[in-house]
Amino acid sequence: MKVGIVGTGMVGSAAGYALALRGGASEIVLVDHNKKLAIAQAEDIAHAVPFAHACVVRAGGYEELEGAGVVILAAGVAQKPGESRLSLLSRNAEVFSEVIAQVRRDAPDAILLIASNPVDIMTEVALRASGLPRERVIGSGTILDTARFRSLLGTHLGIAPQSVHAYVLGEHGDSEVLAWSAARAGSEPIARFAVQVGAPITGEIRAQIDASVRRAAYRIIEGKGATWYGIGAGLARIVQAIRDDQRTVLSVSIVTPEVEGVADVALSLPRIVGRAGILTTLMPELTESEAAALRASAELLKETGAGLQ
Ligand SMILES: NC(=O)C1=CN([C@@H]2O[C@H](COP(=O)(O)OP(=O)(O)OC[C@H]3O[C@@H](n4cnc5c(N)ncnc54)[C@H](O)[C@@H]3O)[C@@H](O)[C@H]2O)C=CC1
Ligand SMILES: CC(=O)C(=O)O
Repeated sequence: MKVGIVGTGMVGSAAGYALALRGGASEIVLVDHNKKLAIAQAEDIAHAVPFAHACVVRAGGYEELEGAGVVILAAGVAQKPGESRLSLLSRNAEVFSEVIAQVRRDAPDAILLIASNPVDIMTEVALRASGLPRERVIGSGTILDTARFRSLLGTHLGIAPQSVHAYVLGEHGDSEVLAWSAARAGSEPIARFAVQVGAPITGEIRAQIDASVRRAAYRIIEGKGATWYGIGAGLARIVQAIRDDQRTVLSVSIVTPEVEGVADVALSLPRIVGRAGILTTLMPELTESEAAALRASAELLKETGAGLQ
């Protein structure tokens, strides 16, 4: 499958690199208004291909996106240290007003995969601007936060993160909700598993993990200016689920008809991802306080999105 990437800075290039290493695409086209950057990124990523899977990697204009099955949108500005994702909204909405029209003109059949922040509201912006059905405009949402949650739980329990089944719901951002009550390790509820391996999840451990997931981006941006490896791998994972019609359950964002009483809001829930995009949305069983936190996250996103119209 041909995959387009618009915005070839840290996130776009990391997605291209991860896709090349995973064998997630037969052709990758990099588009950026900084053409010199796109050309350099394509050349660099192409040099990884002999160590991975056959794939053509090149830079091009929007017209080169023709025939793409997925176009990743990672264009726009990123957070500076201390800045929130939501503060990027008006600047990145302006970028999308230009980019989406060109992608739709040249790759009318592509699923749009949104990475630019604030990713949930940018997903809503992209849906409106594209006129596509909601299941074909997918935000990476909390795929990254879920990976962070699983990684920290895996470390605490002394098991591979692949054996942790836990999700972060709601906003990819400060109001996100770690669904502790639905978390499992293997097939065991997480708290019971933790006791069995001698690593109980105390209130203190839980608070530490929650803060560490929620503040990860701020911490990494403070240290190295941006985040890119985690999201690059996450984007490649979503593309592969689409390309191979894997029907994998991933926490991603689409505009959802109703969440905890909030109508038409883009946020993350576990969803089945396949060739047609989002096939089904799953609503985990939550405690009262988790449901209230999800409602608050949905309300925040709805209000912030409405402010843009
Ligand atoms: N969804 C997620 O989990 C994550 C999202 N992000 C977001 O991804 C976005 C990109 O971040 P970085 O790659 O670090 O930024 P970056 O500044 O390295 O790259 C952005 C690229 O977009 C390009 N661009 C800007 N306007 C454009 C336009 N009109 N047309 C084409 N290209 C355009 C720039 O030339 C630049 O190369 C940011 O909004 C950031 O917040 C970052 C990390 C994780
Ligand atoms: C920057 C960002 O959204 C993240 O790393 O979570």
